[in-house]
Amino acid sequence: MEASAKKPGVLIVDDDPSVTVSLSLLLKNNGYRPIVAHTPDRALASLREERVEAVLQDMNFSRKTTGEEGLNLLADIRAEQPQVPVILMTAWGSIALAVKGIKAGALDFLTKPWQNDQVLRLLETARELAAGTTDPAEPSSRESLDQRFDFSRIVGASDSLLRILATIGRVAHTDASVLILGESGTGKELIADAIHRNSKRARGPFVKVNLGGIAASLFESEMFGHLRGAFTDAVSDRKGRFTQAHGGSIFLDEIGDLDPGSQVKMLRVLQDRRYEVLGSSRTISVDTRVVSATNRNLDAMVREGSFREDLFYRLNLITLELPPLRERPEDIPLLVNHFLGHLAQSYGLERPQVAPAAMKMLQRHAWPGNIRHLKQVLERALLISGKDMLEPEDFRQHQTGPATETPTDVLPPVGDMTLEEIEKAMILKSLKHFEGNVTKVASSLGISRAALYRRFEKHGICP
Ligand SMILES: Nc1ncnc2c1ncn2[C@@H]1O[C@H](COP(=O)(O)OP(=O)(O)OP(=O)(O)O)[C@@H](O)[C@H]1O
Repeated sequence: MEASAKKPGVLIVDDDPSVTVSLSLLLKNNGYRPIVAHTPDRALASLREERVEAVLQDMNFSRKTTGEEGLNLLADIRAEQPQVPVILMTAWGSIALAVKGIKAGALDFLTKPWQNDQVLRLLETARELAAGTTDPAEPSSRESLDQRFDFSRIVGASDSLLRILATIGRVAHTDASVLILGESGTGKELIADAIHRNSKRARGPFVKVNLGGIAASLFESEMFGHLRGAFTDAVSDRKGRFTQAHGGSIFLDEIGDLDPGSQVKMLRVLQDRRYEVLGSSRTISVDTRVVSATNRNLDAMVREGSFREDLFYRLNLITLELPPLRERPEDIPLLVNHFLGHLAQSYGLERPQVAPAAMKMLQRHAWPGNIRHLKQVLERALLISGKDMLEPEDFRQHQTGPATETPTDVLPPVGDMTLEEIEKAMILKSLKHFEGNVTKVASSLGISRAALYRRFEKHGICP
């Protein structure tokens, strides 16, 4: 009796006894103490009488299917015990209702019929996150964070970066999905990598997928894989990205670039953690942690209907917003020293100093391409100036990126070419120069690979 009281109590609220019986059995067999309620009133009474660590809640009671009762109960639970995480249960067809519930404070949702492993995974994540929020030792300094976590590749000590690192420390070990937002070049990929490194999956694979670079027609084959002969060009079997990410983490970069058809396929796999390889009827289960990123305004995309709201909520249990570099100028000296040290070493050069006036100028700059941009400017200054001490003029001509370096006299006469035509010509020129190496082309043009792929599509270029 006493031992059972120590087990974490999970309140199961559903009017259907077959649901409560099978969920109770599942929870009991996995170290939980199930508490069953068949009505909203009973649920609220249990919440007052027992120690409840999480709630699994159905949305419909009696014969009504509007979900109204479910939303009311959720509001009552939140008012009564706001710290207790609530996971909603709903049918596939009514995910919109679950989304309403999430907006009203539920942590997450499950679709019925549920997969047992998914129920357990969500409960574990819910409990770990709840435990993290009450952690009194909120680390305040970079040193204290570095003692506990591996952030070795991330440079910076500004308050905004420290807040992000502290959140990563709190959530990395859970399986919570993380959405990373921020302008291009702010370090989203680096942050995704840090989440993986500090997770219990660190020894597993970290698979990065650039969704901006995958044509809609190839989405399934790329993500789920295919068997030889599944379609005309499938000359051999291909492992999909989800298969590669099994046991590790998958980083879905440029998630805002997914077309509507691919969004629904992505929602299904993230929801059910199951998929089928093209050309095979076997269903495969995947165990992976999902981290996604975008430089687009996903909130606005959801509002205007170009990004599915249910997918948005599947991705963003935790959201990290990386501030642009111009909002954390105090990190610039640290970044400058770090990059100059690395770059000088990789080019076999002496590491130059940066004059105080030059550093001040770098700190005042707006850096539209953020940290990637800063790195490029330092690289050029290092290679071109050849000085021991870099002065403001060593940066001035390079600061706004490649565009300002184009001498105006090599441009065509005004009226001869539109901006679009110049953009296309420059992309083609760099493709030729770098013999089709997309990474180098993107870097030379000062844009991300995803942004470059978008431009390929816009201009009808096949790299
Ligand atoms: N805090 C940091 N410390 C050191 N290097 C950083 C930091 N943030 C970013 N960088 C470096 O800046 C470059 C751009 O970072 P990253 O690719 O992670 O940005 P991103 O936000 O994913 O960009 P995009 O949206 O264009 O894909 C990389 O070379 C990365 O290593």
